[in-house]
Amino acid sequence: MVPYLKEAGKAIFQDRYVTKANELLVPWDGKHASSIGLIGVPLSKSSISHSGAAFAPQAIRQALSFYTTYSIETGIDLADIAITDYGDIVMHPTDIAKSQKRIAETVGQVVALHPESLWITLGGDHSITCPVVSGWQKQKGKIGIIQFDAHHDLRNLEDGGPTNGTPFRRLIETGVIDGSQLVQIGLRDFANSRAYTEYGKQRGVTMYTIEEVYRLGIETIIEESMKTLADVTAVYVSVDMDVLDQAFAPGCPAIGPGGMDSRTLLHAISLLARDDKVQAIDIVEIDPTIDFRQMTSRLAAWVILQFLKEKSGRQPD
Ligand SMILES: N=CN[C@@H](CCC(=O)O)C(=O)O
Ligand SMILES: [Mn+2]
Ligand SMILES: [Mn+2]
Repeated sequence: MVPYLKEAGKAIFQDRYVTKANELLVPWDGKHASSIGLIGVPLSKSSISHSGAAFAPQAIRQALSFYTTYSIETGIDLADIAITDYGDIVMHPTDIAKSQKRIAETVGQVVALHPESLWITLGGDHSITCPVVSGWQKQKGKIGIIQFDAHHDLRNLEDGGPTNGTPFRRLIETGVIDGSQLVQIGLRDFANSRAYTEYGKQRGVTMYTIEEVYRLGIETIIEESMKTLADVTAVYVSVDMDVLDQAFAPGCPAIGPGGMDSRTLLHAISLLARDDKVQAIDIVEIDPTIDFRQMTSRLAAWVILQFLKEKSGRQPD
């Protein structure tokens, strides 16, 4: 026995009174599952801009280690919560359509095994939301989606097919949702086209620009959004990290100024997660290869913790 030798990468400082958030992840054993599931979807070949978002699931998991499990704001500690980590879906090396089919099938299968679980999906580029929602929706009936994004992602399918610019158009046109079941929050100037704003309006999509977020306040917008989705049975939240200003999320392919600040996004996630109808969340569009000091992955990890803090069922002190 050589007492000061440890497995490679494990010789790190440990404080006996601290639990790190990555310790909440428990690999799925194929049988048992907690009430919270996490799955990685490493697909970014479908991105219309150069993207290494396929590396994001691991980067976000790793970024959980930057956080403790204790919320000083509420007194809630998540230390005894288990997140079942289902691992990553194996992508086809070249065939995007095949990869997306695998995503819908795999999500459908795991959600069918544990339909009551809350689901956290780590993308990948935004194209993954279409197959993930398609798989998840099968167990849920009439669903609503709240999308945080600078972009509509309602592009036509003729020009590029199932890219990160088309997931919500595909969900509407394949009948998984009606446009009235989609709320978009954080849309920005000079990042969209009139044709897609018009398409969204015709289909009954509810849209909030970033100016409206700051004029009306995020609390009003979340309240209105949940009222808009009053007749759905479950709500899926899709967080495209490029909704954030480039100062807060440098690791997105489509960064830009004039976006949301991180506290507003975190507050929005808290407000949403308090509602029992909100049962799934994805985080997409982080490319760790262009991130700066893991800033964007760190924020994604906090989004997960913010979601869990509200879903823990614990009461604040
Ligand atoms: N989900 C992102 N969609 C944006 C940005 C795409 C990109 O540049 O990769 C869009 O379609 O414009
Ligand atoms: Mn976007
Ligand atoms: Mn998007």
